[in-house]
Amino acid sequence: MEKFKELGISDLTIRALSDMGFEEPTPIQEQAIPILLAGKDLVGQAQTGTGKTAAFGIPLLENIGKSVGAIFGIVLTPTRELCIQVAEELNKLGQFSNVRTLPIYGGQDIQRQIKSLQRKPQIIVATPGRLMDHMDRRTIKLNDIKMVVMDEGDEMLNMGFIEDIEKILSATPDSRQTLLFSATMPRQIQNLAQRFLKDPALISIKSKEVTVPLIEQYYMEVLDRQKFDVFCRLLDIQSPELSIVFGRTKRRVDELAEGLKKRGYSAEGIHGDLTQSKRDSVLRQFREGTTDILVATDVAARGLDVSGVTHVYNFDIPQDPESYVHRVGRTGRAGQTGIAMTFVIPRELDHLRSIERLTKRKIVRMPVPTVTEAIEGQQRLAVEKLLNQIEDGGLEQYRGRAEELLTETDSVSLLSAALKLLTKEPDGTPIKITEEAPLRSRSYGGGKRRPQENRKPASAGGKPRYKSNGFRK
Ligand SMILES: Nc1ncnc2c1ncn2[C@@H]1O[C@H](COP(=O)(O)OP(=O)(O)OP(=O)(O)O)[C@@H](O)[C@H]1O
Ligand SMILES: [Mg+2]
Repeated sequence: MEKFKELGISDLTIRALSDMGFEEPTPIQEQAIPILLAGKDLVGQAQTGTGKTAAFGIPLLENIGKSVGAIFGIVLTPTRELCIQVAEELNKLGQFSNVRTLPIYGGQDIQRQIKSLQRKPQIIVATPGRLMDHMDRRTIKLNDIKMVVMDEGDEMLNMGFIEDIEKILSATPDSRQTLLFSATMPRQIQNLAQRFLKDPALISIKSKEVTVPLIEQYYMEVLDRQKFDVFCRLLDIQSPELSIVFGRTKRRVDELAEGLKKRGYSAEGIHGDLTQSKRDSVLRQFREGTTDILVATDVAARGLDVSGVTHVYNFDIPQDPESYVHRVGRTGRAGQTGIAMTFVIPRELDHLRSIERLTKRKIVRMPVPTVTEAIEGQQRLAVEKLLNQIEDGGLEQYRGRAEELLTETDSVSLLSAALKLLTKEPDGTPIKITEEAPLRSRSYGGGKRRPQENRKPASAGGKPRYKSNGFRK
């Protein structure tokens, strides 16, 4: 805790940090906190899973000091799930200093939010669409705001959000302190940020370290129609504890989740067309480990922090290189290791190279696994189960029967039968996954989807759109 104390953090917050199991600050926290306590604007870029939330959360709490009454600070997030998660972390950080944080997001009953707002939270975490709803209804006033944080700042200043952000910021006082945080910060966005930030300090990561070194990164060249079977084989070989698989469209996510369930895997899908209560329950089950595989659109790419995610699969290569960085960053968080695997169809190999250019890191090619390897993988798992059972004991009741059986049948046949029963053999249930058109080369890095979170999407199928926004390349 010494290092946290040296940063000038109050005892009540230190107590919360210790309660949360944080022993010393991460590099971004160590660098950003003093700058933010001094009241400066900041653009803070640091790798996924390295504690950016507390890097802005601690100064938010500390800067509140004795100010009472009006809302002190707002944090803007691109998705509802991230809004909820960030609010939870801020509430933990503020548990002893009596600072209350309220999440405000679309899809939740607005009357309930209005009631909660009357209880005067000091900090609000919001998705832009719903925040503007409250501004229009005059149920939230921003004219006394002292701090504004844009989490996933490059996304917030990108095409889908920029107009909303301009509207929100213009309702806050010019004297506010403004912060931008993300794991990716394209130069064009940094330049754009100058419009909203005053002489900001800049913390950035070397491009060689954009992705976390603890994440092993692989790709596999497959045809679109082979992807599903190959993916099932991979799951059988790697047996991930918790994994996230990203698909390009909502239809893709629906079909994948259904297909996986039909083949006996524990999977659920999440995307922007589901009701909020469905989105909430899917994510809750995944966090609890009731669901092993979360199938998602980019709605889950940014910011989500679920411990125990060992593997990230890109069933489809992402729309832009930044999205890749965020997606694979759902594993390898807070010092854990992780594995990322990206499926690439031959016509999309260029896109893989663009990703490697951004991350300055080679993504290692892995051969397509065979059915035999998948069976071996599952057999290994069955053997492990057997051996673990021997360690766990409690076999007394079975010994008599076992000895009896051994007088009738040879031991190898018996053990083989037991292993067969314990092994999940490849399930050939035919699954139809609609083919996706490959990404077009020219659009790569220039195309930008509209956010699916706050507004009704323009195309319900969630097809990628190819627009050039002039920010990139
Ligand atoms: N100082 C710390 N010591 C230990 N754990 C920490 C510390 N700071 C943050 N963490 C934990 O690390 C995890 C990742 O933190 P966080 O979600 O803030 O990362 P992030 O940098 O915002 O990542 P992303 O770019 O994906 O949004 C969280 O579970 C958080 O509780
Ligand atoms: Mg974050």
